[in-house]
Amino acid sequence: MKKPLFITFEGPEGAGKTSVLQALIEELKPILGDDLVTTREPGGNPISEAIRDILQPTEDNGMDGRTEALLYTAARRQHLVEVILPALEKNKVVISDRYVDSSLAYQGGGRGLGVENIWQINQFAIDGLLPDLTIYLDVPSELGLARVKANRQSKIDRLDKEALSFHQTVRQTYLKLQREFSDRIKIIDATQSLEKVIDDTHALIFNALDIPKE
Ligand SMILES: Nc1ncnc2c1ncn2[C@@H]1O[C@H](COP(=O)(O)OP(=O)(O)OP(=O)(O)O)[C@@H](O)[C@H]1O
Ligand SMILES: Cc1cn([C@H]2C[C@H](O)[C@@H](COP(=O)(O)O)O2)c(=O)[nH]c1=O
Repeated sequence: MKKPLFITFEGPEGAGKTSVLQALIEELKPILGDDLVTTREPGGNPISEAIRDILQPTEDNGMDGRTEALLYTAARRQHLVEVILPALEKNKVVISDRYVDSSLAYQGGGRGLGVENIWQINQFAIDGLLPDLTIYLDVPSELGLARVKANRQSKIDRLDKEALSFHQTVRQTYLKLQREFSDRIKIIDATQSLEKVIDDTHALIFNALDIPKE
């Protein structure tokens, strides 16, 4: 099995990251045991979870776009030094729900701050550490938001409530990044049934980890 490996999951709202990750963890845990570390952004440690609370209240809190970009980046830095790097150094497989591509798509694209600007501030934070593999679950914004609204009424946050055009720009930016970095970012059609999305993700991850088919 190839290790260590840093894998990230990306996608617009309602793409199914949480559901797919849950299924994948159930499959991987018996194989990898303690060698599997699953985490999320923003979050994954107390400081970054505290930043998450500031970033994701349910109502608009008047946060400036650049402040938002810097806070996501600061949370990422702490996550990197406290969780991701120590795990990779111990030869563990790290799977993170979101990482730097989220900032490029949401703040660079959706917020209109520019992908290059967001890349610059993130360079300082991530110090060159990019994932080995990124699974991008692609879903049209209307469908993703409808899923979120139908299923997660209690947890709809500030960003979920942005205009449809914001979410459409986030998706278009992800698609552009995927085309540009197609060796690293693999796209999965998340309009398919959840079972098919899980199967497609399973194939990519098991191949990356070099786990033989049963
Ligand atoms: N392929 C799918 N087909 C139908 N429903 C789906 C599919 N994937 C996810 N869902 C449903 O959509 C809702 C949102 O899914 P989930 O929470 O996994 O998405 P997410 O990408 O983690 O969302 P967010 O990033 O906005 O939190 C859930 O109720 C889930 O059951
Ligand atoms: C890391 C990161 C996240 N976001 C946004 C994207 C989502 O709206 C939330 C995270 O919620 P999830 O249910 O855990 O997916 O935060 C962002 O705008 N920029 C980022 O860098």
